[in-house]
Amino acid sequence: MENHKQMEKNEVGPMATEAEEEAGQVGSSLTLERVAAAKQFIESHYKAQMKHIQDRKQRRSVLEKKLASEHVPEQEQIHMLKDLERTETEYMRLKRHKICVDDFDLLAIIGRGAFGEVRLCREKKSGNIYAMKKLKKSEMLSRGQVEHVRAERNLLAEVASHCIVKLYYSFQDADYLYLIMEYLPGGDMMTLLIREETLTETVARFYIAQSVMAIESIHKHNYIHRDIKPDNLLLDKNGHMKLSDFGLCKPLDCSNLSSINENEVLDDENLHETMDIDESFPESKNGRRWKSPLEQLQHWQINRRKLAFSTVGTPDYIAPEVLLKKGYGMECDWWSLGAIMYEMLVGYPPFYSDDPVTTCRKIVHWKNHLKFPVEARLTPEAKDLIGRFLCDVENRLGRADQIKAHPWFKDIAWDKLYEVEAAFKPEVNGELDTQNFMKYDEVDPPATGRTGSGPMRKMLLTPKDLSFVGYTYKNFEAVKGLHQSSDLNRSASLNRSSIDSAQSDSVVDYSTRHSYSDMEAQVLAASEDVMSE
Ligand SMILES: Nc1ncnc2c1ncn2[C@@H]1O[C@H](COP(=O)(O)OP(=O)(O)OP(=O)(O)O)[C@@H](O)[C@H]1O
Repeated sequence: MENHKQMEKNEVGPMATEAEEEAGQVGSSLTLERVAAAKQFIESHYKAQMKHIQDRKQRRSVLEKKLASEHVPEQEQIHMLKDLERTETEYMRLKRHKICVDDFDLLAIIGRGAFGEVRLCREKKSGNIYAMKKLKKSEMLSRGQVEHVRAERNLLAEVASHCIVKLYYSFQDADYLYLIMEYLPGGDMMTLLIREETLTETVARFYIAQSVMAIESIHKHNYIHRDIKPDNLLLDKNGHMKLSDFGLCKPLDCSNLSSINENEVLDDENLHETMDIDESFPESKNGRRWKSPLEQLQHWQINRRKLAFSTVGTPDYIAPEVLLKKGYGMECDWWSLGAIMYEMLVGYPPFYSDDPVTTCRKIVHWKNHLKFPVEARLTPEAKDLIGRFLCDVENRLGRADQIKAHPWFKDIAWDKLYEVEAAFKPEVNGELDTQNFMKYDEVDPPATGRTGSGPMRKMLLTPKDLSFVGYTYKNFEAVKGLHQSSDLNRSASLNRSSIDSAQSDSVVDYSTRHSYSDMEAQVLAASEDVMSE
């Protein structure tokens, strides 16, 4: 955090005093930043190299096993293994291509978040359709989100799971970071909930079960999402759900939260009086608003989208220990899932208020505020499971196997969950269909002209860039897709299984011609990485 502030300071030279400049402090701190960036780059470069070698071996071994188990004749086996090697060589060649935004046709905007936008796009060379998430670097820096964006990129690159949205490429130019992901045309759970109001327990069970699997898959890789909410649960064309948006937790404005602590004695009556005030609602006889759950539902629906787009975000799904900054673990994601399950069955989240700070207070004092409206008619098993998610960390269900064994899930066939027909099938007509997303206006017309390369790029090397060293990534499958010759297609069906099981293979565009023995070379390496990215 401090480093980022320092970098911002260096970037705007006039902020440094003349005396500092004379003393060379600005220069030396820039050098330190560069050295740190070079170190980070070298580490991630070698990690990527090691992973590449491992993945390549694994792809070969999976294919060998598959060929053996399917009793493919020996000659054919040799041929297919040669094909795989040729694909690998081609992959090595193609991954050196410096991918940039001009490699894509930019189509409709399908989402807008706190740091940028998400659009449908078509890769010019392959014709493949993707979702492009574009994040403004200066926003990430000024809001201290650099680590989060790195976490998102790393998680997507490392975790290959059918429950997680697939990352194909990441790259950057002078001003933006880009994530090229699979496009999930079924829309997000927030939109589905706004449309449907509530889900039946059968439909909710299906999506909560898929969420359990998604959360389990990131926890297995030691990641905590911390920001699980319906906006981040996306549906594919068949209605199966995947988790997205990793690590980009919005900075909730906590300036008013400092006064909240668990032990404060709350006058709940007063809290209710102040909490539910909304000038747009007619006052009831006793001066209270939200007389009924129905009213609360209507209120929630009016506010939901506004909250999603605001820079503050919605705190409705955040666990109390995260809000209290007490230190938290993976259990916080299960709390969020409990809040989502409640919303699916009741129609609004359990601690909703139109004022985010009041929501935070209610979450922290959840014991006073967790109530099930009788109208919602939840089964005892559903109530019990929600209660086991929305509780103190010590009592919360914390392991996926415990959760899967809960009676509410008794009819779920966990190992077939992504193979069976989904509980809800979105309407999707063709790969460019965006009907399940809101319509967004273009704010800035899509940029044209290649950015971030060529000799002028050197002039643009700023400390801002150093924060994002090592962001470039290309997925084996995507690069392979770029170069699907008929020759390679021959072994495609068998290769696919080997690719799926060792799917991600991160690539940092950098040639190894430098010796890393001295500092100068390291700085040069980092600069080149920035330039090439
Ligand atoms: N891969 C995808 N396929 C289809 N739609 C997507 C995809 N990724 C994101 N979206 C849409 O864009 C919206 C915003 O995406 P996302 O939450 O990742 O952006 P963000 O800028 O990180 O938002 P946040 O403000 O939540 O941090 C999602 O709610 C979803 O509707």
